[in-house]
Amino acid sequence: YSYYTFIYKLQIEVSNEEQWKEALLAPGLLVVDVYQRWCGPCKAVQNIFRKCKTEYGDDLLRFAVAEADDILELSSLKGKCLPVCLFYSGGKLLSIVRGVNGPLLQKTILELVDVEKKKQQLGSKYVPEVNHGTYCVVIIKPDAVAGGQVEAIRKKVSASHWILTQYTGYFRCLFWVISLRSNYVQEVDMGLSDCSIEMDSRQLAFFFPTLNVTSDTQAGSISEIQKTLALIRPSLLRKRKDEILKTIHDFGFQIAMQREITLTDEQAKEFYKDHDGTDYFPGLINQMTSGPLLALALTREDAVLHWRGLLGPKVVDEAKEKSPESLRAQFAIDNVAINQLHGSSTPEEAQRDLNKFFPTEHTLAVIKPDYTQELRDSIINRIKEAGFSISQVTEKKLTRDMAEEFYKDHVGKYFYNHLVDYMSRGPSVMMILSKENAITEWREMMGPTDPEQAKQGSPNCLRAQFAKSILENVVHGSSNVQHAMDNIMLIFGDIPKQTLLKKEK
Ligand SMILES: Nc1ncnc2c1ncn2[C@@H]1O[C@H](COP(=O)(O)OP(=O)(O)OP(=O)(O)O)[C@@H](O)[C@H]1O
Repeated sequence: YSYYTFIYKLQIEVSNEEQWKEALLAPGLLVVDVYQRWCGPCKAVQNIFRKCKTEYGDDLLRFAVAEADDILELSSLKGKCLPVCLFYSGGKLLSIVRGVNGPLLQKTILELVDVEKKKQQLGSKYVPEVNHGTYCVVIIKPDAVAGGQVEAIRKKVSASHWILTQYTGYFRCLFWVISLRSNYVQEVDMGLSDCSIEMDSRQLAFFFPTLNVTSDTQAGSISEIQKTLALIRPSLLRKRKDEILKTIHDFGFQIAMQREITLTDEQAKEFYKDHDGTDYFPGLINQMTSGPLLALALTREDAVLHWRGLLGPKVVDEAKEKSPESLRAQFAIDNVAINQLHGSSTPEEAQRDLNKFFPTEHTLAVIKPDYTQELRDSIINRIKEAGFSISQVTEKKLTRDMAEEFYKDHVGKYFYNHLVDYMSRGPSVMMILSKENAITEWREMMGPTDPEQAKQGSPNCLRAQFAKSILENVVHGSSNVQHAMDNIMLIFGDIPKQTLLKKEK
C-alpha cells in the first residue's frame, strides 16, 4: 500500500506478509477487520469506522482489512470472522472485538486512541495504567496437570498481557486468577484444548473467596504454602544433580530439607508397597536401591499439585511423546526405563512421605540462667513461629553435679568451671523441641557459640541478638541425636523417652 491509498481510502488492504509487517510498524493505532474470502470485508463496521475517523480522526488512527488466509498471524481466526476486529499498536495486539458491536468498537477505539495520544505526548515517560478490575479464571484440567503442561500454559499467560495473581488447587485441577497488565480487554488464546478460560464472578467467588478484585493485583492473598516430597532417583542424581536442582529452584520451589540416602531393598519395597506385583516393581526397586537418592522437602504455594504438574506422565516413553516439556521427559536417563523423579500425589500422602524421609526429631533446648520473663517469652515465640512443637517444658535450677554432667565433654577446658558456675546459678528453661530436622534447625536458630561471630555471619540468630558473651550465650541445643537423647534423659528422666519413642513410631 502507499501513502496515497492510506490517505484516500478508509481501510488499507493487507494481502501478504510484507504488507502486514509494514502496516504493523506504522505509528498509532491500527484497527484490522479480519475477513474471509467467501464473505468479504464487513460493510457494517466500515460505517462505524468512518464515524470514528471523522470524530477522533487524526493520523494516530488507521484502519486495515486483511484476509485470514493470507497472513500467518491471522490464520487462527479462520472460520471465526463474525467479523473480528483486532487492535494493534507498535506491532502488539492490544484488543479484540468480535461481531458488529458498534458501541464497543467505538469505546475501544476512543480509549486506545487516547492511549496513543498520551504515548505521543509523554514519549518514554509514558506508563500504561493498570486496570485492576479485569480478572479471568483459568482452569487447568486434570489431564493437563498430570500431562505436565502447567509450565507451557504459564509461559503463554506471562507472554501475553496477563499476570498470574492467585492460584489454588481443587480436586485434581489447578485454578489460576489472571489479571490484565494493561488498560483494555484482551482475549487470551492458550491454544490448548485442555485449558478453559472463563470470566465469571461466581467462579472467582467460589474458588477465591478472599480475592478482593478492587485491590492491587500483587496484594491478592496467595494460597497456602505447602510441603511435598520429591525424590531424585540414583541415576539422575549421579548424572545431572546440579541441573535438576537448578530447575527446581527456577520453578519457584524452596528446598526446606534435603537428605541423600541409599535405601535398602526392604526400605524401597516398603515405600512402594502399593506397587508390589506390577511388572515394573522389580525394576523400580532395583533403580531405587542402585545408589544414593536425594530426598527433598519442597515448599511453595500448592507445592503438591505444582510439583506433580511439572513431572508429567509416569511412563518415560509416554512423557517424551505426549509432554516433551515435562520434567520426566526432560530428565529421562538413556537406557533406564524407570522415570527419575517422584512426587507425592496429595497433601496427605506428602505428609506421610515426608515423615518417612524426614522423621520427627527431638532435641533439648535450654534458655540458660539469668533470662528475663520478656526474653523467655520472645524466645519461645520464635521457637513456635519456626514450626517446632514444644513436647515438654520445665523451669529448673541445675545442681552443680547436673551441670558438670551436662557439659562433661568440656572437662579440663579453661572455661569449664565458669561454665558450670553459670549453668547452676539460677533456673533454666528446659524444653524438648520436636520437628523434622529439629537438631540442625534449632542450632541454626541459636547461631554460632560466640555472639561476636554470630553478629557478623547471622545477625538474626538468637545469640547475635541476646547473648552477653561467648560464655553467657543465652541458649543451648544438643549437637547430635546421641547428645539429645542423653540430655533429654538427664533432665526429663524416663517418662518422656517413652513418649518420644511412641511419637517416632
Ligand atoms: N572459648 C570459650 N570461652 C568461654 N566460654 C565458652 C567458650 N567456648 C564455649 N563456651 C561455653 O561453653 C558452652 C558449650 O560449648 P560448645 O563448644 O559445646 O558450644 P555450643 O555447642 O555452641 O553451645 P551449647 O553446648 O551450650 O549449645 C558454650 O555455649 C559456651 O557457653
